[in-house]
Amino acid sequence: MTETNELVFNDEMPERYLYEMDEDKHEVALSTSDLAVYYGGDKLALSDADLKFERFKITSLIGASGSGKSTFLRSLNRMNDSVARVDGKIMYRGLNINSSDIDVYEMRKHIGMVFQRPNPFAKSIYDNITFALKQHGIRNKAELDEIVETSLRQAALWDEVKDDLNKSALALSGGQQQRLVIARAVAMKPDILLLDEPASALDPISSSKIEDTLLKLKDEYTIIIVTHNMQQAARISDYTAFFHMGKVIEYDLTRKIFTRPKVQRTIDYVNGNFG
Ligand SMILES: Nc1ncnc2c1ncn2[C@@H]1O[C@H](COP(=O)(O)OP(=O)(O)OP(=O)(O)O)[C@@H](O)[C@H]1O
Repeated sequence: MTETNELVFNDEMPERYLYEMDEDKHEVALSTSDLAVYYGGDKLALSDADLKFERFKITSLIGASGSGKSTFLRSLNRMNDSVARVDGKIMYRGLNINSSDIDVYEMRKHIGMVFQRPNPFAKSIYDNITFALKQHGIRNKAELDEIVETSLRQAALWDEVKDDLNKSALALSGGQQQRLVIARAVAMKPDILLLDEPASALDPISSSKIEDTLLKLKDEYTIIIVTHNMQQAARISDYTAFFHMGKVIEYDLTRKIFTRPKVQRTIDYVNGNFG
């Protein structure tokens, strides 16, 4: 067997390869089966998505524009409910959270989302973090102070803002705003963090700070991230799923996806041949 992608090609290659996670050896935090998403009633944007996400690991979702990565990610915490029909199962702690009797608001406390563009509230740094906590009934000042500090430390922002907690979040740089949004998400102590291209609108230094932050966060969170940046996927993720035209074509350990993928389309994509 060779380590170079070019020489792997042969007639025996599968059209699809999904890594079978052994649940006795790896704790699965979230899984999907037969997930399919239809926009506008009948436009099939994603189908046959069967993936298992290991606890305390980072999984990257890669693929060309329009391949269905965000559609998949947004379905995981029901962000597509108002715009699409989502069929199939999303299993979290033994519950199918894609069923109609799930309290979506409650579920999102466990499965948080960070978007591509930082979206802090037009409030102080402190209030950005405490807003949702207060809505969930946490009012004790000492407790709130403690969560603010812990969350900002987890998001690697504390040292930069600790003396300015009452300053408007909108006065922060884009990279700081994105780390604040991550702090806001982790303040709710979710199990799973979904991130949709969180660093793509940022400069390289801010982007690398987000990567460092995610690598630290995976000690306590299961992370699923959409990224267009393959070096980023290779640097930070344990697993990678490659999407193509609304299907997961290949899912495997990241090092295998980038050194020895099993499907020709994946080889083409990671080598930059999109044709
Ligand atoms: N709200 C929507 N309404 C209708 N179609 C949509 C909607 N969102 C996405 N789509 C379609 O679903 C398909 C998959 O889009 P999606 O945004 O999931 O891809 P993506 O891989 O995340 O792309 P990108 O990398 O550009 O964000 C595309 O054909 C897209 O046009």
